[in-house]
Amino acid sequence: MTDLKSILKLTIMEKRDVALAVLFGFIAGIAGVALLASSGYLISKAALTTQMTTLVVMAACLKLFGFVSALSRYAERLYSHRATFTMLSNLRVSFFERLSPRAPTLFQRYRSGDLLARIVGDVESLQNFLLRVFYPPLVLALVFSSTIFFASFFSAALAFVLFVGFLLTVIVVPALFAWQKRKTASKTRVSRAALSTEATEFLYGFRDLKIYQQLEQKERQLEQLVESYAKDQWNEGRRENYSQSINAFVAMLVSLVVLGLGAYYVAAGELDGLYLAMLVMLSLALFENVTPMAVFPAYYEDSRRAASRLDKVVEEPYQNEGENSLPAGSLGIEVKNVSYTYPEEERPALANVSVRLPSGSKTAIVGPSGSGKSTLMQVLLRTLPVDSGSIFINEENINNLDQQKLWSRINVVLQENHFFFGTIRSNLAIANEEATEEQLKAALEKAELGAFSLSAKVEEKGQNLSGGEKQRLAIARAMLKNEALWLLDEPVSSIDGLTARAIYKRLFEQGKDHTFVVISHDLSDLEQMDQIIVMEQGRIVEIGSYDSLMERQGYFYGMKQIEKSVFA
Ligand SMILES: Nc1ncnc2c1ncn2[C@@H]1O[C@H](COP(=O)(O)OP(=O)(O)OP(=O)(O)O)[C@@H](O)[C@H]1O
Repeated sequence: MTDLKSILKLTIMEKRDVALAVLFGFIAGIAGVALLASSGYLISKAALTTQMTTLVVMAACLKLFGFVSALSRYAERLYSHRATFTMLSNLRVSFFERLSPRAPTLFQRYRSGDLLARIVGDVESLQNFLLRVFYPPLVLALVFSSTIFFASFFSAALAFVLFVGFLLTVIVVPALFAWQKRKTASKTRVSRAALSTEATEFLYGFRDLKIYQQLEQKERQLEQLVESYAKDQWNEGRRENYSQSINAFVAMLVSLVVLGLGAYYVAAGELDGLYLAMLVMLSLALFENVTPMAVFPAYYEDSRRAASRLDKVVEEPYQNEGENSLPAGSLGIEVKNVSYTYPEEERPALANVSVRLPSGSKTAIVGPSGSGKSTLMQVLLRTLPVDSGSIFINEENINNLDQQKLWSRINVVLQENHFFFGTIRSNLAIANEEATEEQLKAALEKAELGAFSLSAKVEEKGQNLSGGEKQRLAIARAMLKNEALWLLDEPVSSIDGLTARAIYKRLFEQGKDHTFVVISHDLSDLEQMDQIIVMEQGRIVEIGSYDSLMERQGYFYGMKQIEKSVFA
């Protein structure tokens, strides 16, 4: 039940609708029992009496019970479904709120298809929690206790039989199936997640699979997953039917016992024969209500697993969210003894890194691939938490900063930037919604994208743009934001040297007093930077101005010599 704690809390928040659903469920159930019981009584009475008034009153009662039962069932459905959909929407909101701060490290732990299966499939599964798990036992307990109380006025023994029937069909049989289901561990959810994960990967990698002629093999793998998912679903359906049949069988047995025992008491003169048909009909109608309990174990287990899979995604602690914001004006950074190792990796991506990036300075970070440059950028952005050490911006520890407020002060261009389906204009507007048409056009010009119209179409993920165009659009976006700190991770790696030089020139003109941190593989034009940080295997191996590093003839000098010999 602990797995269901959070979903229970969200359900109870809808207390008014839940209470009304229980109330109308009870009225519908009891009216149904009254309808059949009174019809049994009417049949017996009609056989024994010729008094028309009694029969007319009884027939009117029958009609009334029929109406009440139908209307209450409608109201029960209305309130229970309303509560369910409100609860589901609250669940989606609260899940997303807990998910979003964990987003930066989420994909290190989950594959996107698995996440999708959880966010969509598991949340959907929880719609059954209120409808099939939470309130049917409550309604049944109320209907059974009132009916048993009523039956006890006619025969204590028959009331006891009904009570035993209640224990068997509402508690014992469902509990047995719930226990068995838990033991056999439903594989359906796992195979659904596996199918979703592989299908997503298949779609992402479709082109590469085709080029490497691996499409058929992957398709076969997917077909196997589909088969196993279908088989698991079929097995689950079979178990559900089995549970339903057993419950209906037990219910029928109880009604037979009521009939047999009732007949015996009538013969023994301990029960008025007038009531026998009524009690048998009452029993039949009462046990008709237990049908939902047959599917209870399946839905209980389903809800428990779905809730625990959702909780697992958001249970990982994430870096404490601070509240402070950065002061207006220029920003300087100090990194002190920062280390970071990716989860499940042995080698640190950053090892004891310390560096000062004074406000208004222009810093380049260079080093071989995999040396930790992008990781340093990510810890500066706080999208990765540091394992040890601290980072200060204007003497404020970034852990004390509100993440949104921190990001609002940084212009970021990453190696991979996302572009939304829409137009150039809509993709630029996410950086500055208030930018005028002129400002948007000016940003495009400065990023050497002047030939593009603002209304030009952008396909999903910017598929219709070249690698260099995407980088220029990302730079234009950062230029529109125009904050005092720029973090640029290989912003011009796909752009030709001449255009790249022109873009840098405009960037540095625009951000004359701003702080720039630029990761670059290209070692040319670094003379214009105030300092160059050289990284290798997660460490800073050299730091200084272009001239001082060249004079020192160390690591950077060596890299320059190699570059010269390669391009000579
Ligand atoms: N998500 C990740 N999970 C595990 N290890 C990672 C992850 N991202 C990077 N690494 C590892 O961390 C190290 C540093 O990677 P990083 O991306 O910071 O290097 P880089 O210097 O930016 O490389 P490049 O110039 O190729 O972009 C590498 O050894 C890399 O394999």
